[in-house]
Amino acid sequence: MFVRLSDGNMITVSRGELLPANADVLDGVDDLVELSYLNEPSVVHNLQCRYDRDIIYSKAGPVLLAFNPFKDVNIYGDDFVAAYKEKLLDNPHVYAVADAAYSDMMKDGGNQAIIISGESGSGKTETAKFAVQYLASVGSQNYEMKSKLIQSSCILEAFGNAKTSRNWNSSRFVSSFTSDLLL
Ligand SMILES: Nc1ncnc2c1ncn2[C@@H]1O[C@H](COP(=O)(O)OP(=O)(O)OP(=O)(O)O)[C@@H](O)[C@H]1O
Repeated sequence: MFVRLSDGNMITVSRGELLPANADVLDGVDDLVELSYLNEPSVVHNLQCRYDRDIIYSKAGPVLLAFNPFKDVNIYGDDFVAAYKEKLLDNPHVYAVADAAYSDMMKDGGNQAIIISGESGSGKTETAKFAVQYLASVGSQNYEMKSKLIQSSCILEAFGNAKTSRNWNSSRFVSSFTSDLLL
């Protein structure tokens, strides 16, 4: 069979090497479980389509997938916090994860954990900061307390961060308790 690649080149492959694509999905789906054919190329294609449009968050069932945009994608801040808090937005976002944890804690009174995992430079520390920013905003009406909590992260960073070949702001020491496991 002849297959035309996205760069225009034609290659010959045997039918057995082909995997089904999701022809009905053009712009990508929020949650990978919505794909009819869940194979590696379909997953990568879906995530690539979204990343190309600066949609850095997707879901795989209950797990949030976050891609480092290495630029400002304008999806954070007070307006977005309010929108997720009021449930005006429900697309995948670290604010939605923090909101779910906060809501479950308030409903059941049980401790919650958000585990953030990824290779060096993938964005764990930034993601943890956005989650703390959200929790501080919904959990405290006290502006001074909120800003102190958010500002404390740079003090922790000052003790534990170092520049590495992959990340100017790598947090090997601090990540064990702030980045990777957030209350
Ligand atoms: N959501 C984001 N939006 C914009 N830029 C981001 C985002 N996440 C990460 N970055 C950029 O990527 C850089 C590296 O991210 P970060 O320090 O969070 O990685 P890390 O996974 O904690 O790395 P390490 O394991 O080395 O500590 C950040 O300094 C920032 O420039």
